[in-house]
Amino acid sequence: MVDKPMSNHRSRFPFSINKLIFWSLISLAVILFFFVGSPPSTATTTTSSSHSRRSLRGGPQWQTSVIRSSTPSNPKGLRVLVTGAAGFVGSHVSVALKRRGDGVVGVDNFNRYYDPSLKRSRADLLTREGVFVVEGDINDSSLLKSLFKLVKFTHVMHLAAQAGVRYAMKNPSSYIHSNIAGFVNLLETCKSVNPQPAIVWASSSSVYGLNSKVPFSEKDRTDQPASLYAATKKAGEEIAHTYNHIYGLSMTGLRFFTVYGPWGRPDMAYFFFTRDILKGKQIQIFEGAEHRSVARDFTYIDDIVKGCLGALDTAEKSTGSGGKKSGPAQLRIFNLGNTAPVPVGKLVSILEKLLKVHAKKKVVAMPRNGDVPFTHADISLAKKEIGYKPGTDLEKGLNKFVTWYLAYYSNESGKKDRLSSW
Ligand SMILES: O=C(O)[C@H]1O[C@H](OP(=O)(O)OP(=O)(O)OC[C@H]2O[C@@H](n3ccc(=O)[nH]c3=O)[C@H](O)[C@@H]2O)[C@H](O)[C@@H](O)[C@H]1O
Repeated sequence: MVDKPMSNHRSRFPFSINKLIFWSLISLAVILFFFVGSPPSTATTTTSSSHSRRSLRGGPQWQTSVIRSSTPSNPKGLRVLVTGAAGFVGSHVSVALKRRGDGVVGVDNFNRYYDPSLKRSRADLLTREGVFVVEGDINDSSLLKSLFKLVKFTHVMHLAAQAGVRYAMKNPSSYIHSNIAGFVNLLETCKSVNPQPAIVWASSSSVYGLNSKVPFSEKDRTDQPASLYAATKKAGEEIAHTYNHIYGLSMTGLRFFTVYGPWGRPDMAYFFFTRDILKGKQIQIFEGAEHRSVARDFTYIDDIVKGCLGALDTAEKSTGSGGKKSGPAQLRIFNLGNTAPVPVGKLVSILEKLLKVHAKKKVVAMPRNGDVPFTHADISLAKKEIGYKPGTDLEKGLNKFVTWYLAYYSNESGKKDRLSSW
């Protein structure tokens, strides 16, 4: 290839007023494109109902939103940073805290593990409740630092996680990213700030793995995880111990047992069974060895929320400051279950009754993909220490879920409007 002589280029654009105007317009277009047209990489979406309001992270409008949202309306209220605030449990807990007068700021990365529009709808409701949700990842140290620089959070309710037992075989690294790296990143920030917040976080019933002693007690062994999800939650419990031991962080882990309810997760069986039954699509009911039914200690969301608030209210202060421990700090683990395991077949028959549709069922052997045959919580410790007392049975809870589901996925705007309240 032969280079063309420079003079050729010059001759095409002889110096003139036209050339000056041409290059001025090009420069202006470039400036407009980079500084106005496309949002800067640090821009963060506020969870406005239109999703279109944007405020520059760290900018004055953003700072005002964070400070306003974190200020308790009750003088004795907590200042809580809720991670995973647009998630199922996170959104319910955030609303409950805000309504009783606590200050709440949410963080959520709005990832695509399941339909992000459902997360956006939850976040819209949080906006209406006065909870500001920052769009960002718990692995982003500078974001966490800027939040703690603005607000002296008294507590962190850490609910951001990669959930789902079976998905861990499809995307193992997402579990490491959120449940291990993200958790460590959050604790690194929390241990360094002054004052250190108390941390309450979501562990899982899945840590009991292949444990066969029932009901599952916090004293039972948890060293036989059946899924990578369970292994990362168990690792989280060990990581919590380390940060408590070295830095004096007050740590409370909550082992949730198959939480369900309105605004739930579409990847969970009760949710997609409902969808598939209504569509007339076949559903698979897993069964264990020797045709034994598979059962879960399904726990209703409102009961879980009460458990989370009980844990926050009884959490003692962390003892360290600026990365140094000055004495032993509280370290707790509680089961939050319903103490009433129900076979999956029974769950399906309740849904059939509520939906008034006969399900197309196929019973299949439980695949070896991380599932465990049953779960059953002993909740006596949570009852004694944090006043946890679940009050919703599966039939009552599923009734509330189905009512929400039909309204949310209905095209009738009248029904949708009723969802504007939580
Ligand atoms: O307690 C937890 O810590 C976990 O709870 C939840 O896991 P699980 O208890 O496994 O719930 P979920 O998937 O709804 O399956 C329910 C039942 O349906 C059975 N199941 C499932 C799928 C199917 O097609 N057929 C079927 O019978 C299946 O065998 C099971 O018996 C959370 O997802 C998880 O993130 C974590 O929080």
